[in-house]
Amino acid sequence: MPEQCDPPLSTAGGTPGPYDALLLLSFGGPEGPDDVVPFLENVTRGRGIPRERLKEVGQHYFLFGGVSPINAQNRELLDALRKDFAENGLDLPVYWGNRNWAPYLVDTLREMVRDGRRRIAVLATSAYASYSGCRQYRENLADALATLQADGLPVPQVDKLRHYFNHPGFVRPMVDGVLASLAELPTDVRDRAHIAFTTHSIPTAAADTSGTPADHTEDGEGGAYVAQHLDVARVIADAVREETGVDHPWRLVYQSRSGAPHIPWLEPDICDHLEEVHRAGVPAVVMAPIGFVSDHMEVKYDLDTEATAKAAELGLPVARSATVGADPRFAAAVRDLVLERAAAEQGGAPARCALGALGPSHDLCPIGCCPARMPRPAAAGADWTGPVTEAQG
Ligand SMILES: CC1=C(CCC(=O)O)c2cc3nc(cc4[nH]c(cc5[nH]c(cc1n2)c(C)c5CCC(=O)O)c(CCC(=O)O)c4C)C(CCC(=O)O)=C3C
Ligand SMILES: [Fe+2]
Repeated sequence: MPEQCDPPLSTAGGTPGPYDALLLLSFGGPEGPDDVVPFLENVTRGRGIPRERLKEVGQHYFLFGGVSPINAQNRELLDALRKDFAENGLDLPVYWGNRNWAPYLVDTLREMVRDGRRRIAVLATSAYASYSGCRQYRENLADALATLQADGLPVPQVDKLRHYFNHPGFVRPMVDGVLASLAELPTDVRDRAHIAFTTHSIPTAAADTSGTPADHTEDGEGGAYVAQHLDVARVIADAVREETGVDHPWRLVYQSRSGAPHIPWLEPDICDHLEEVHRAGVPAVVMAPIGFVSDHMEVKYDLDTEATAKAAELGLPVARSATVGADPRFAAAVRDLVLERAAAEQGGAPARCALGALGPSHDLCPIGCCPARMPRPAAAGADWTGPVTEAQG
């Protein structure tokens, strides 16, 4: 693999610099049947998602006892981070807060400031640029900070760590996952298997405006969101070829589309793609969900249930590769990102690990990065000037 950073952890042995805590910021998910509807209400508040889609998504959760796997996975990741930090002498407490379910972000931030934390590094469980995957997290941070301010609590500085889609600690576990999935396929079709890299579909308009203004596209080409996924897919496919000596054709495809049918979203959908490659005579497919940090509901339902059923119906052997989850290499990557940012905040020029052609992403989202359709305050970017409460504003 072409590398900007080998061995992967250039900053091992550094200090957390200005940071007094790390916040793991995630999506959140229901933990039982009674949570499902209120969770979906939290997620979709003001977003105009059709009722039919919500009922359908509710069913996906009920099929799994109303429990999303995401919270358990975040607890595992927390353990992995704490273990990695302790083993490597990084003295930095790790907290966890979610955008859409308990423990809620605002409650965690309250706890953090009560514990005296004032300068917080934030790791979002979303690796790529996009409104949904980046700015929305920043907007929720802004809302939570405004609540703290309104409550008369100190307002900490929050710094969102850069996108890690191309960090070796994120990419390498996915390479291993694809290799393991290839090994699961029947030997007679294995070498002719295609790889379908999957990610969350988003509206093409959101894709085209993803990333910095320089990354934006105007023609449905998908902006930074698509470019970043393609770059990671290429790195993984190249690494798999190096390892196996076989060139597996691949394509970036999408899953979990929602929204109104007349609004264009990124395509093709994984299920349509499986049909298409099957028709073309492809004998097996590895589905590699590179767009997701862990095996949450989109992976468990849309891939492991729906797409896997579609493949069975077609008689097409498929294997779904592992997400990164709590892989110790990912925990080490998070440590690297904290130390890298700490060094940068202290005026240094740290090495920045990144695979692929795009290079390391920015620390601070510039103005116009992944814009919202309705502009709202977003923390941890160049357009953030601090919380404004009702009373002041
Ligand atoms: C890019 C992206 C990621 C990856 C980045 C990241 O991880 O953040 C992601 C993650 C997730 N999305 C999740 C759940 C949902 N997303 C929804 C709706 C939407 N997601 C969108 C995009 C993304 N979503 C979009 C453009 C919508 C349409 C409405 C809107 O513009 O907001 C809806 C509403 C119903 C529906 O429309 O499907 C639900 C329930 C869960 C939790 C899963 C679990 O419980 O295990 C996770 C991790
Ligand atoms: Fe989503």
